[in-house]
Formats: sequence, structure tokens, C-alpha cells
Amino acid sequence: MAWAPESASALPEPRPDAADEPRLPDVRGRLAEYAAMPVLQVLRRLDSGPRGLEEDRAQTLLARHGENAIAGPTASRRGSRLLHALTNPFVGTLLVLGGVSAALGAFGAATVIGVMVLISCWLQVRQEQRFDRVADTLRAMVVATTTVVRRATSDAPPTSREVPLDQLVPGDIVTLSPGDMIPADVRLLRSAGLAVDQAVLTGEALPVAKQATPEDAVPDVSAVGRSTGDLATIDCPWLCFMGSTVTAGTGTAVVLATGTATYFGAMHAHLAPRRAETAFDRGVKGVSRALIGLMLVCAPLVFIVNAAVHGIRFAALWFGISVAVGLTPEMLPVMVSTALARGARAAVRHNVVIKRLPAIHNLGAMDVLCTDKTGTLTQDQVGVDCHIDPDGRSDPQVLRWAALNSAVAADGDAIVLFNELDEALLAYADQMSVPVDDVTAVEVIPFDSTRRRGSVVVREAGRPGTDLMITKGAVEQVLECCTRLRRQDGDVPLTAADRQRLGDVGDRYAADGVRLLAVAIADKPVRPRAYGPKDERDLTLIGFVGFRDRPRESAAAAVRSLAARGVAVKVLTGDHPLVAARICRDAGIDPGRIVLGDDIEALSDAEIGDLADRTTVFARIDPEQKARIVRVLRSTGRTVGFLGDGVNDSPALRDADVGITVDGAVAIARESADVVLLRGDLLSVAEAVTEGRRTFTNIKKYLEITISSNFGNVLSMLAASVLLPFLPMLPLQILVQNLCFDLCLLPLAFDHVDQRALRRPQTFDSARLTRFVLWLGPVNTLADLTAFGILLHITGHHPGPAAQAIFHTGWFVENLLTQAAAVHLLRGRRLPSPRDHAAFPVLLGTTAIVTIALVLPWSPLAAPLSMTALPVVCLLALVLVLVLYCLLIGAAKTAWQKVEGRTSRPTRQGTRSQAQR
Ligand SMILES: Nc1ncnc2c1ncn2[C@@H]1O[C@H](COP(=O)(O)OP(=O)(O)OP(=O)(O)O)[C@@H](O)[C@H]1O
Repeated sequence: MAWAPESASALPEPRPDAADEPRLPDVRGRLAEYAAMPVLQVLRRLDSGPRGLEEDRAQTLLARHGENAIAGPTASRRGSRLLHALTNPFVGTLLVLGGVSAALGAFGAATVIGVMVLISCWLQVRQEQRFDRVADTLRAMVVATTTVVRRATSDAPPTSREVPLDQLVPGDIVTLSPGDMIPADVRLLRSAGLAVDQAVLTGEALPVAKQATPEDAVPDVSAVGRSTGDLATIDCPWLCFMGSTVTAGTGTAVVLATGTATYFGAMHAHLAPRRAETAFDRGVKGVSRALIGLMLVCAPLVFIVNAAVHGIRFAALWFGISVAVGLTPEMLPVMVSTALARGARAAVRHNVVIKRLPAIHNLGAMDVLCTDKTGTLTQDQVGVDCHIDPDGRSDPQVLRWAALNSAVAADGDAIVLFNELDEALLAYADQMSVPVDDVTAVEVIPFDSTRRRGSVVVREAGRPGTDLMITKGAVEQVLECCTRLRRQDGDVPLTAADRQRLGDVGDRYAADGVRLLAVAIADKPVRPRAYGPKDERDLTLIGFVGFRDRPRESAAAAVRSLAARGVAVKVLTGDHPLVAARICRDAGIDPGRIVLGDDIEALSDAEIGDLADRTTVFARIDPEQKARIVRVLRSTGRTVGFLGDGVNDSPALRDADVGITVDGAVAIARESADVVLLRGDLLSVAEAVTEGRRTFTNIKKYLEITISSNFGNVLSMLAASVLLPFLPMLPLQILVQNLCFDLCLLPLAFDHVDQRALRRPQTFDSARLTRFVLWLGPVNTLADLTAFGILLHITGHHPGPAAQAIFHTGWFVENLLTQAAAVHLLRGRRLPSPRDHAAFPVLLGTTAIVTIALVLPWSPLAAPLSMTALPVVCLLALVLVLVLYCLLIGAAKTAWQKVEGRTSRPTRQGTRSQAQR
């Protein structure tokens, strides 16, 4: 919906004024030129080299080429903000109604409507500026970086360091590893098993292999496939493009183009990034539809009744238009942006950074949190527990081969993101003085979460003609590739009984919380052809390495805290089911019956939805299965959060209503997520959930109070149309009163919230809102009808213009006073008390409208608004109506809470399947 605050993403945002940006054919032409050159010539053209740019030169280039970003400068956003404000459906409605008023010659009304549009747009633009500033500040806290090789001076040694993505310049040398975003358009200098996901550019979901060309050779362009058309460059194996991500392998590359000069920049200059509709988007849509529907029904109805009773008159039409304006919640976008920005600022106090501000609402609405295991339920301080041969005896050789596998996989490029198991292995090997640099690396077939194993091929000194493949991975997946088994007295064929026994060893360790990786090796005759996953066969199992990661002490409390807030925690892990079960028990989660990835592969979405409702732990699932479970849960009406930090988590992070990651996560996870935890702690998620609910409760209050009050007014106007021989309030007065009320409600974004409102997931519920309005709106009407009776009595039953002015002014004042009272009486679950009162800004807002009500009729503005000073008896009578209204609304609200409390069923929580300890 147009009024929803725009989401903020760490990916460069497309610039709206893209007229001066490079055109796609030019960008493609330049890239094709670079693709056809030998690497050395590319480096020469860019005045760079494998040792990287000097820092000074990088700064000069940065000044020349600008930042590596596609977002325009802040100033250029101002125009689009104004456009955004003007095109929101509520302001659009006002503009149409203002236009109609002007066309009918009602210039006073047109002016007031114009003022309302101006105030609404001005507030919205200002609020969006603040909103963007908050979003920018928050994003800066989790800024995306890339690893670049640079030199301090021309003769200084090259060093690798992390720089923010936007500081990259053409000629920079970057290193790439799994989980990294490709930071610009680059030409590969070296690569090992590199695969990238280019779906953002091509829509093709499968990763594509990328490979560097020999340094001084002219690349074989015919290998690229298609020579014409848009994909010609994208297909090029030695070019990688901004917007893609590394899914496997490593590489070193030179930057060819940055920012808007990239393929991504040129292609997307006019397109906004798209993301699946979240709970917030759905809620906003539903409420907007309901509000516009209410206006489209009520305003014509008032006109028709008025015309039917009094005949078609210009005043009736004008009156109908004013009612329509009165029902338009034009300040709603301002209120929502203010509340979201406040919530996001509050979340930072709990070490939670909200990257896309609507995510704060989605956190409050979340009723299922799917999480991976490492780093959230565990401390992510993985240590090596054991290294054993197939018979369970400690064996240093197993440690050496496993560590060599990690070291070689990481080698070639100085900086590589290991996963936690590789890190632990290398640290332990170092501690035990196990050498890991006495072989020559030949090939890396990187680990991936679907194969659940990774291999390297090395050449040992003194073994000419023979390569050695070393594979490590999940026990079942490595055993699949083994045909032999290492025994103390030599290698023997692997029998079915051995497989069974070795599988049991894995299970035994897993049940104790130890994650076992199998290690296998095989000699291969040296060959010129590259090795791939298909060569992982005929291996000899040589043993296992075990890892232990202690459970996080706060995890049990956090899971309890989330359950108490109605958020069910589900664990989605690629790990062994028994390890998952053990860690879950330690974290206070009853794992129940664990479902495996293989179990759900053949199931339909409906079957998975049913199963997911009853299941707490899914184990041995791959990245696509994680995302599928998230999608299916969402399709069953849940609001789903996903917490993960690995490359394998990014599809699920994107598909969830709210993607959550930790500060140390791989770049693609941080990019995909909406929320970043500065402390990788579930407790901070629980706190952020509370902030989300606080935010939403205040938005909900605004909707309930404004719509019920306006609806009550419409009923009063309908009744007045039938009962009174004149209009109960002049159109201009309706508009002014509406403007005052709207402005006074804005501070609700900062109001206190009743603790009970924070205990359940909260989301937009149009049906409940309608019930609320239908129940409490008529109470407003009752008070109005009483006021009408009293005013008629005071002014006589057939009043002339002077008496009509008293009637109009009287209802204007009564309306504002009752509306101010409604804010206090309807804002909380309980009636106001010294312990439960409105926040100071809300008090200020309501004091302002009471003051306006009591001052305006006696001010110089009274005459232009056709108002008059009220007699004392009239004022006293209105105070009486106010007291009556307060009593009625208090009673109606208490009754509403009783009825709602009885009828509102508890939300469908998976918590019922989680017997929390
Ligand atoms: N570096 C590695 N080398 C070899 N095998 C690995 C490596 N990392 C993980 N594995 C194996 O692959 C399995 C799946 O790992 P993966 O990292 O995909 O799981 P995950 O869902 O991220 O786990 P978690 O829930 O612990 O975060 C592991 O249980 C382990 O057996």
C-alpha cells in the first residue's frame, strides 16, 4: 500500500532520478570488453595489480567514481517522499474531495481541505525524513563490508582488510568466500570451486559455477555460450556481478565497475527492490481497505438520507463531502511511521537493530520463531571433543587429515569465512602443533549444506603421480562415498555390518551432544581435469572428529520468555537429530518427535503445514527445506520469524515475515535479514518482540479511537438529518474539528502500554476493529443525541440563524470534549487511574483540543467559522453530557472487554506442543 513506510534494505537502493545513469547496453559493452582481455591486460587498464591499490589512490578514485552505491543522495529522496505522501490513498481522497468542493464553489471547505493536505503531507515528509535517518543510523550499525587487498604505500606489503561496501573503487582487489555478496562487477583473478547465486539478475535459482582464466591468456569467449542478448555477459564464467552472492568456493577478483556503473545498477535503475508481502503489509492493506470502504458507504448514505428528508440541496452534498473527509484518517501514515521509528529506537536499547522499520511490527506479530541451533541455543564456541579411529581409539592422524581439509579449503585467499567447525579444527590443530601446511593444494570441492560434506585434493611430497582426496562431513553422507575402512592392521572392505556399527557410533556421540564428522581419504592418479563432487567416491573411512558446543545459559530463560509471550520456538537444523535433541533439552525445549529433512521431501505443503504445527525440531534439513517450512507455516496464517546466521539460512531469512540474524553472520545473511541482533541472544529477541507489541498497540489504539469516534459522528449526522430541520454542524466546522482531533491523536505513538497487551502476538485484525467500532461508536452517538436534545431545548425547536450558530458551536465543543475524553477512556485496557494514565505527550495533545474547544467560540476565528460564544447554561449542559458520555463509554468498554475476553480464542500456538521445563 502506498501509505506504508518504505522498507529499508542494506542493498543499494535504486535511485528514482536515474536519467544520467549509464545505459545497460553501454555497461554491457564495457564489461564484454573486459571479459575478452587477458587478466594482466585488465589489471593494466585499471592501473592496478594483484597486490592491490595504494590507499591514497583508492581515495582519489573514490572521489572520481563516487561511492559504490545505487541510492541517490538524500536530497533526491525529498521529491520522492513528497510524491509518496501525495499518493497515499487517504491524501488522494482528500485531494479529490477538495477538488469537488472547489468545483462546487465551496471555497472555504476547499481551503480547509487544502490545509489538511498540506499539514498531513508536511508531517509525513518530515516523519519519513526522520524515519530514513533512524533507518540509516541503524543500518550504519550493521554496515555491509567486503574484504579488500590494499597497500598503505607503493612499497608496503599488501594487507587484507574489511571496508564498507560503498568505499570500493574500480581497480580494488577483493577476496570472495561463501556467504559474501559480490560487492561490485568484478573479473576473477583466481578461483577455487567458486559458485555464485545470480538469481537477483537472472531469476535463475540454481548457483552457477565461476572460474578465473589463466593470467596471460586471451579468454575463450566462445565458452561463454550465447554471444548476443542480455545474458551474454552474465553467462561469462570469469565475471561476477554486484547483486549476486557466493554460495560455495573462494576467489580473488579485481573490481571493474562500481555503483550505478554496474550491471545491477544499470538494470535496476528504475525498479524498486521487491520482497514478499509481510504481516505488516497484509495488515496495512486490510485496514486501508476497511477504512476506505467505510467512507465509501457512509458518506453517500449521509448525503442520500439528507437529500431524501430535505430534498437535494447543495448544502447536503457539501455536508456529505465533509463527512467523507471526516472519515478519512489522513494522519494514519504519519502515526504509523512515528510509532515504527520510536519502536526501532527502543529496540536498539536491547541490542536489536531493525534494518527495515516495518519489521518492528512483524516482531510484535510473530507467533512462531524458527531458529537454527548454533549460536542461538548454543554458545557458538565450538571445541574439538575427540578424534578417533573407526574402532573408537584416539588417533592423531584423523585430526591431521581433518585439519588439512579445513586448512586447504580456506587457503588460496588470505581471508575466508570458515564455518565454526573448521575454525575449531584449525585452532585445535594449532594448539596440538599438528602441521597443516606440508602439502600442495590441488583442488577444493567446498562443503555445502545439501551434500553435507566437503573435500580437498592435495599432493604430498614424495608421492609423485598421486593426488590425495580428503573428505569430511556428516557421518551418513561420508559413509555413502566409502568402500573401505581403515583398521590398525590395514584397509579392509566396508561391509553392511560396519556401516551399521559406524552409524551407531555417530548416534551414540550425538545423543551426548557431540557432533561427529566422518573423515575419509582416497588416492587418485594425477590428472589434468579438475575434480568435482562426482569424484567423492571409493573413499576409505579413517575415523571421526567430534565437536562440542556448550548450550547458551540464557537459552532456556529466553525460550520460556518467548513462550510466555505466545511465541513458539521451532528448531530447524542441518545437524544430527540426536545432537539437536540434546541441545534442545538443555535449552528447555522438549524436542518431541523429531522430523527429518528426508521425511518431508515427498510431502505436500498441506501435509508439511500439519506436521509443522505438531513438530518442534526439524533435523538434517537443507537450506531449501528450511525456507519451505517457513513458507508453509506462513501460508497457514502464522506470522513467522526466522533466526539464522549462515549462507544456508538466507533463503529462509528472506521468506520469513521477519528475518533475524546476528552481527557476526555472513554478509548474505545480514543482507537478507530485517533485524540484526548485536548480541546473538534469544533474550534480546524476546525484548524486541515486546517493543514490537508496544508499537503496534499504540497504532491499534489510534485506529480504534479515531474510527469509533468518527463512526459515532456519522451515525449522529444520519440521525440529525432525519430529526433536525437544519444541519447539525456546518461542513467547514466538521473539517476543522476533524483536523484538531487528528492532530491531537498523533502523540499516541509515544503512549504507555498496558502490560497485558504485551503478552500475546499482535497484528492488524480488521474484524476485531469493526466489532470495536460497532460497539463503541454508537455510545458516542448516544451522547451526541443527548446533546442535540439539550441544545434544541435551549435554542427553541425552530431556531433562527443565531440560535443555529449556538447549536452548531455547542455540538462542535461537545464533540471535541468527548473526543478528548475518549482518548483517555479507550487508550488502555483499564479505565484511567493514577497507576495507569496516559503518557505526557498524549496529555499534552488532549489538553490542546480541550483548550481549542473552550477558546475558539470566543476567539476572532469564531466569526469566519460561523461560531458564536455559548451561553453559560449551554456550557453547563455540555459538561453534563460529557459526564454522561464518560459513564456510558466506561461501562461499554468494560462490557466489551468481558465479551471479547470470552469470545477471543487463544492464538494457535505451537507452544502447546512445547512442554517448557
Ligand atoms: N565445515 C564442515 N565440513 C564438513 N561437514 C560439515 C561442516 N559443517 C557442517 N558439516 C556437516 O553438515 C551438517 C549440516 O551443517 P549445516 O551447517 O548445514 O547445518 P546448520 O543447519 O547450519 O546447523 P546449525 O543448526 O548448527 O546452525 C552438520 O551437521 C555436519 O555434519
